Amino acid sequence: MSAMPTPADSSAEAGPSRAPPAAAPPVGAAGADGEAKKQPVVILCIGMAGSGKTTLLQRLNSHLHSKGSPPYILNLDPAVTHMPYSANIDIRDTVDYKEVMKQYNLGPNGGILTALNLFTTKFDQVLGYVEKRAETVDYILVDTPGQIEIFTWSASGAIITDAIASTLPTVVAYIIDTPRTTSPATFMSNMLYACSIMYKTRLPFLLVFNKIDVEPHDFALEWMTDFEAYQAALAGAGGGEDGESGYMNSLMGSMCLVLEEFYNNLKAVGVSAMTGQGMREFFAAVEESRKEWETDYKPELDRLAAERESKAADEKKKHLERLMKDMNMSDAPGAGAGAAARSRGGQMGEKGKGRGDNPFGPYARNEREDRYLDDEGSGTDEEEEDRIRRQEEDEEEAEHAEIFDSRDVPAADTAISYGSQL
Ligand SMILES: Nc1nc2c(ncn2[C@@H]2O[C@H](COP(=O)(O)OP(=O)(O)OP(=O)(O)O)[C@@H](O)[C@H]2O)c(=O)[nH]1
Repeated sequence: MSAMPTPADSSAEAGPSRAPPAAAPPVGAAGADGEAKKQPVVILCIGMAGSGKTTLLQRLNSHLHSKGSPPYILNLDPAVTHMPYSANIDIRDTVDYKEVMKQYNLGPNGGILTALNLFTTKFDQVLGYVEKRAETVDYILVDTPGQIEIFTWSASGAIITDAIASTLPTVVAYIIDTPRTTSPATFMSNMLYACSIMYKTRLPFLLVFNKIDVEPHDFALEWMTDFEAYQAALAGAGGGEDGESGYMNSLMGSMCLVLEEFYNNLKAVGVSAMTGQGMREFFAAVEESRKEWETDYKPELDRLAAERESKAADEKKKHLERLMKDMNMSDAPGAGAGAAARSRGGQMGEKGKGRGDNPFGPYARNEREDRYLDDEGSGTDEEEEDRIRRQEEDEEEAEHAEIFDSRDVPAADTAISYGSQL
């Protein structure tokens, strides 16, 4: 894990960025009617191992503290050994991934994935806590496992992302280790990965070039906007250490063209989690992404939610219709449960009619019921009532006798027998 960065330094924060250095980001969201309805922005930090997620989170945390707006922090990395900040919700409090490894006989990655899966089963509770605090914070920061694919390509990662994004404005901050992306091939691999995550999560996406104190990210911005500059870099790197020559060069050149559309829809900022450079641009881009979530993503999420709801309602209606059919009921007015009961009464009254029809299910009445129907009507109503009354009296007497018998058993014995059973 990282060394603790120096305390928040929001002054020395300039640097080239594609995002317009807008005014300081307003915190909380204003409702469409202008009413101040506070909604914090969730910043989902995703990145390759060692890209600086944890260090950046610490930087964002100290920056927001210095602005008097402490964030709410969620740690979803069960394997993190040192966290330079304290998380409000920490997956490690719920699952011990080493214990999971032992119990399920798994390797480290399997252990982390299973720990995340187990945590996901409790995520509704986590969301409950987050929602409770939503009115009092402006930002919710989420750290994800270092093994990027565990979060981005797992069902639990998708469930967590969807659950958060359908509740609050959410931005994916994809953190890139800038000094390790200077080769055109590594840059392209990183961009393809970013592209796949963006299309998978379908959320506002922010490319965060970290460690610009070591390597400024201007080269990356140039490659994203100028195809020829990237081609020139490829040509320059041809046959070099990375072995980018011939086929690889032409493949990457084509990929660069393919990604043009992707680059056009991206915001990119350069930051240094170590020095605090670029924080203002970062939060300006987050604010822009929040607006994007409200205008472009929220309606889509609402549409999907409505679609899901109407599907569920259709299913329910189908089930109900099937049930009505099974009960020999129709949807016609006046043919409800009462009507069915009346018709059943009629059938029972008329000997022979309705025998074998089971109003409570698709199967015919059993033999015993048929015998009952055979007996029905063989005597007068008064005789039948007398017979039932006598039977009830006999049963009552037998019950009384049983109660008295049981009083002969000492209470302690009863207790012992229960005790021995337990
Ligand atoms: N120079 C410099 N180093 C950085 C910066 N950000 C992070 N680092 C260093 O990069 C290394 C990795 O940082 P972490 O924050 O642990 O990275 P991570 O992505 O959380 O790592 P995992 O948890 O393994 O995924 C550490 O040595 C940090 O000190 C930065 O902005 N500048």
